[in-house]
Amino acid sequence: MSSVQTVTVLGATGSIGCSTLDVLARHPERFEVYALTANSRLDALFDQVLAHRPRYAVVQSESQAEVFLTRLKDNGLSTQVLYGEAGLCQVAAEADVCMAAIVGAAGLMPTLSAVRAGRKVLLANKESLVMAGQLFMDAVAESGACLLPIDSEHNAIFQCLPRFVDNGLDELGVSRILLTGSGGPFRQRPIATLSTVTPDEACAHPNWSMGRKISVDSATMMNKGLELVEACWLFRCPPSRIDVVVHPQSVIHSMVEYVDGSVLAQLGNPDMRTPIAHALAWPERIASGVGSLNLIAQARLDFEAPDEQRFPCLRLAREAAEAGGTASAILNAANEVAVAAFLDGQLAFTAIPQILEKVVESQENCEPRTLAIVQAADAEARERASRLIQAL
Ligand SMILES: NC(=O)C1=CN([C@@H]2O[C@H](COP(=O)(O)OP(=O)(O)OC[C@H]3O[C@@H](n4cnc5c(N)ncnc54)[C@H](OP(=O)(O)O)[C@@H]3O)[C@@H](O)[C@H]2O)C=CC1
Ligand SMILES: CC(=O)[C@@H](O)[C@H](O)COP(=O)(O)O
Ligand SMILES: [Mn+2]
Repeated sequence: MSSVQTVTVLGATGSIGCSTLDVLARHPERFEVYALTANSRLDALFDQVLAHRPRYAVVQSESQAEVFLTRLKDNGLSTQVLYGEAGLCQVAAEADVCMAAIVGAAGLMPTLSAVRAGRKVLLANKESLVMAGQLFMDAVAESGACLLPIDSEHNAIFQCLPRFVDNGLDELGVSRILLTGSGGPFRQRPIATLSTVTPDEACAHPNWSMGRKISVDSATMMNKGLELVEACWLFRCPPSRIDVVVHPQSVIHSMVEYVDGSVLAQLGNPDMRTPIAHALAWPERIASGVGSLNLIAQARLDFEAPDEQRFPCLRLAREAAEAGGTASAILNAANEVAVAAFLDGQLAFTAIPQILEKVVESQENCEPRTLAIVQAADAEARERASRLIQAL
C-alpha cells in the first residue's frame, strides 16, 4: 500500500455515508477524510465533522453554510464550509477517492465531477448511470477514472469477474449475469392489500437497513429495475443477458455464469460495509467490521422467478433498458417524483407504477447526446409525473 488516500464522502449523513465512515475509521493508516457533504441533516453532519475532522464540509445553501461555519468555529473546528452543487463538485474532484452516495438525480453532477477528474469513484448513486449511462461511461473512458461498484449486486458481479469488462461479456467467457433481489417487504403480501400499505411498511426491508427512497424502490422492485440498467452500463452488456432472480435471504449478492457452465457467486451477510471495504481497498482486502457468514444457521437459500404482475416496475425498467435513449432517465425521474409523493402520503403504493407507465408512454424518447438533453428529459418527466399526481 502506498501513501494515505484522501476520501470525499458525498451523502455522508445517509445510510451508505455512515457505513463508509465506519469503515474509514477502522483504517486511519490508509484513509483521511477530505470532505463530508449533507443536505438536510446538519446535526448529523456536525457530529461527523467533530469525529473525522475533514478539510471541507458541504451543505445545501449559502445561508446554511454561514450558520454551520459559525457553529464549527464556536466549537474550535477549522473545517471550511462550501455549499450547493459547485461545492459538491469541487470536493468530489479534489480527493483521491470519491464515495458517490447522494440519493437520486442530485448525485449526477458531483459524481461526474469526480469521474472527469480521473479519480477513484465508488459508485453507490445508481441513478447517475440510469440517467446518463452512455455519457457517464464515456467520461470514465476519457478521464481514466477507476469506477468501482458499491451497489451490493454490482460489487458482487465485479468480484465474480476476472477483470474489468472493456469489450463486453463474450471476451471474458461470461454467458449471463444473475442479478439477485430480495423481493422486498411485499413479496408475499396479498396483492389486493398493496394499495393501502404505509410508507413505514414499505421502508421495512426484510434484510437491509437503507434510506427511504431506495427502500421504497426495493418494495416496488424498481430498485432491481434500476440495477438492471446499472448493470448494462457497468458490464457493457444488453438487458437480454441479465436475469433477475428473487432470493429472499439476500445472502447471495449476485452471480455470473460462464460458457463452461460454472456459476460464480459472492456471498456475505447483508451489510454494505463489505462492498464498501472491498471497493475502498481494491485490489487489496481490508477488514470491514462485518461478521462471518454462518451458513449452518442460515440453513437455506431460496430462489424464485420475479412476479411481474406484483412488481410492474421491473417490467417498465426492462422495457426502458431495451428502448435505450432517454427512456431510463424519464423512468428514473418519474419514479423519484412518485416515490416522494408516496412517502409524503399523497400517492398510493400501487399508483407508483401507474404514474411511471403514463409518463413513459407520453414522453418522447430522445437520443441522449448531451447532458443538457438528459437534464431536459429528467425535468419534463418530473413535470409530467407531478401533474398526473396532482390530478388524482
Ligand atoms: N443504503 C444502501 O444500502 C444502498 C444504497 N444505494 C444507493 O446509494 C445512494 C444513497 O442511498 P442511501 O444512503 O440509502 O440514502 P439516504 O437517504 O440514507 O442518504 C442520502 C444522502 O444524500 C444526501 N442528499 C439527499 N438529497 C440531496 C441533494 N439534493 N443534494 C445533496 N445531497 C443530498 C442526504 O443528505 P441528508 O441526509 O443530510 O438530507 C444523505 O446524505 C442511493 O443512490 C441508493 O440507491 C445502493 C445500494 C445500497
Ligand atoms: C444493499 C443493496 O444493494 C440494495 O440495493 C438491495 O439490493 C436492496 O434490496 P432488494 O434486493 O430488495 O432490492
Ligand atoms: Mn443493490
